[in-house]
Amino acid sequence: MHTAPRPPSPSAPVAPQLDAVVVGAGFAGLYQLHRLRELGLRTRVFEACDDIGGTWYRNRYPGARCDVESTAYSFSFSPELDQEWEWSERYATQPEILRYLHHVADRFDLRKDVTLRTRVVRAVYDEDRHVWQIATDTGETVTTRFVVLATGCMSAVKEPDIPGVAAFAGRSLHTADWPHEGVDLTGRRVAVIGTGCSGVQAIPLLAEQAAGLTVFQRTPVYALPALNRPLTAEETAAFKARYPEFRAAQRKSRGGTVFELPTQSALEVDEAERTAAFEAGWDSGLLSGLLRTYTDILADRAANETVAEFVRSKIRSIVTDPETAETLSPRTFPFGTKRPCLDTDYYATYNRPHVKVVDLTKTPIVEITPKGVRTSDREHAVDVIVFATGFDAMTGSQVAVDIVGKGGTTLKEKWADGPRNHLGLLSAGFPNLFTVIGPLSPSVLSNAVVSIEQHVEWITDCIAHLRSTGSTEIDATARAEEDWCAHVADLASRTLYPDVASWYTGANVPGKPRVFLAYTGGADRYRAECDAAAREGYRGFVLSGSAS
Ligand SMILES: Cc1cc2nc3c(=O)[nH]c(=O)nc-3n(C[C@H](O)[C@H](O)[C@H](O)COP(=O)(O)OP(=O)(O)OC[C@H]3O[C@@H](n4cnc5c(N)ncnc54)[C@H](O)[C@@H]3O)c2cc1C
Repeated sequence: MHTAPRPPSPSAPVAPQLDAVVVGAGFAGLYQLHRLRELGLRTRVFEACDDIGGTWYRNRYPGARCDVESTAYSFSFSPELDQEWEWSERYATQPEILRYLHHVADRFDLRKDVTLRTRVVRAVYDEDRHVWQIATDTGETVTTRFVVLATGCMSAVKEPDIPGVAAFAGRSLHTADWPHEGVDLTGRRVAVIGTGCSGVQAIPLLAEQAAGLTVFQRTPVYALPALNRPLTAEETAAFKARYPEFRAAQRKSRGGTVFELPTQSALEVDEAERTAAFEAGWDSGLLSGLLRTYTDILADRAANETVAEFVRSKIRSIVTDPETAETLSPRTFPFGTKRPCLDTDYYATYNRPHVKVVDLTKTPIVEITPKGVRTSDREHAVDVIVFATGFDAMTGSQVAVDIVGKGGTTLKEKWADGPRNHLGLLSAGFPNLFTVIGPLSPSVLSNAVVSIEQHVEWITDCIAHLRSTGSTEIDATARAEEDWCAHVADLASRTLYPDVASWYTGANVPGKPRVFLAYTGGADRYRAECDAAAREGYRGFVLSGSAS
C-alpha cells in the first residue's frame, strides 16, 4: 500500500523537492529527462517496469518489430548518435530497438535519474504553492513543480474481457507481456485471439513452431508486405551521409516519414493508372505505401474502396483457399481507418495445413474453458492461448493514475466523456502537467519518435520560458481547450476515421467514450500550431505565480 499524499501544512516550504517528475522511461521519458537535465532541472523519472524501454521492454512476442523504417524510427536530436548507431535491418526487431534505447540511456548518462519498479499512482496539485505531490506504489512521496506524463499511447494493456479466462488450464500469454525467457511452442496447439498489428506480426512465427495454430478473428485487417531485409553496409553509409537533411525533412513532414504528398484524387485517374500506383505502393514495403497514393484515400468512401478492393485482390492472390481468403478480407471498414499492419508472410501463413482462421462474426467466442476456446458452434481444444488484444490506447495510461487537479477534480472525471486538453499538451485545471503523444495530438497517426521529440522540445522550451519569466504555473484556458477540442473534432469529421469502431475511437474498450482520439491535420500543421502558440506568448495558456 502506498501512503496517500497529504496537502502540506501552511508552514511547509514553498520550494518543491524536485523541479520535474517524468512518468515513464520509454522513448519519451528518456528524451524528456535528457532535455530537462540540460536545462539544469532536478528531474526524476519513475518507471513501473523492471527496466527502461517502455513498448520495447514489454512487447517481446515473436516477430515484434517497428513498422516505420528503423532509420526513421529513431531519435534525431543528436547527429552523433545518428552516425554511431547502426541498424541491421530495414525494420528493426524488438531486441534491437531495446538495445538502441539502452545505448541512448548509457550515452547520455540517463539511468542515474530513473527509478525503476516504481509506478506513479497518484498526483495531487497544490493550488496555493503550484506544486504537484506525487505518490508511488512503493510508498514514496515527492513534490515537484512540473510533471510530464510520458506514460505511452500504447502501454495500458487491454486484458481480454472474455468469460472464463481464468479457467483455462493451459498457458495464457499476452503479446504485450511476453515472458523474457521466451516460450517454446514446439508441438503445442496454439490459439491466437486478436488480429491487430501484434497478432499479424506474431502469427507467422507462432505457426512455424506450433503443431496447430487457430486464429480467432473478429475483424480482418488490411496488411501490407514489409519486405523487410538486412541493411547493407553501403546502404547504411549512404543513408548516414544524408542523415542531416533527412532529419530536417522528417521534422517538416506530415507524419514523421518523408515522401512526396499526392496531388490527385483516386477517382480522377483511370483504373489502369490507379492499379499501377497501388502496385507501386504495395511493392514499396512501407506502411503508408497505399495511403500516400491519392489525396482522398482517407476522405472519400468511393476513393477508399478502390484501394480496399486492391488489397482484397492481393489477399485472394496469396491465400489459396477462397473461403479463407474471403474471411481474411476486410469489408466492414475503409482502408486505413483502423491502423494498417505491415506483415511478413501473414496471409501466406494461412496456406499452411496446420493453420486455420475462425471467423468470430459467424461463430463468436462464448467462453474460455479449461480446455480451450468455446465458440458458438464448438470447443477448440488448445494448449496455449495467445491474447493479442491490444491496448487502452492514448488515454488509458493517463487516467490509470489518480490525478487530482484544481478544485479536487480528477483527470478521469474530467475526461469521462472523452479527453479534453489544449494542443494535446495541457488539460485546463491540471497546470504544469504536460503530456507526451497523448490524445488530441498526432500521436498514433505519426511516426511516434518524431512526435515525441516535438512534444519534448515544446515542453522543455515552455518550462525554460516559465523559469526565465519567474512564472511557476502554466494552465490551459477553458476557452482555448474548447476551441482545440472542436478543431480536432472538426478535422476528424472531414475524414473517414470517426465512424469506424477502432482503438482510434476507443471502441475496443468497454465503457470508453467514443471519440476520435488523434489530431488528423498532420504532424507538420500540428507543429506549426504549437510553435505559433508559444511564439505568441503561450496563447491559449495562462502563466502565473512567482518563483520568488
Ligand atoms: C508492438 C508495438 C509496435 C509499435 N511499433 C511502432 C512503430 O513502428 N512506429 C511507431 O511510430 N510507433 C510504434 N508503436 C507505438 C509505440 O508505443 C511508440 O512508438 C513509442 O514506443 C512510445 O514511446 P513512449 O515513451 O511514449 O511510451 P512507452 O514506450 O509505452 O513507454 C511508457 C512507459 O511508461 C511507463 N508507465 C506508464 N504508466 C506509468 C506510471 N503510472 N508510473 C510509472 N511508469 C509508468 C510504462 O511502464 C512504459 O515503460 C508500437 C507499439 C507497439 C505496442
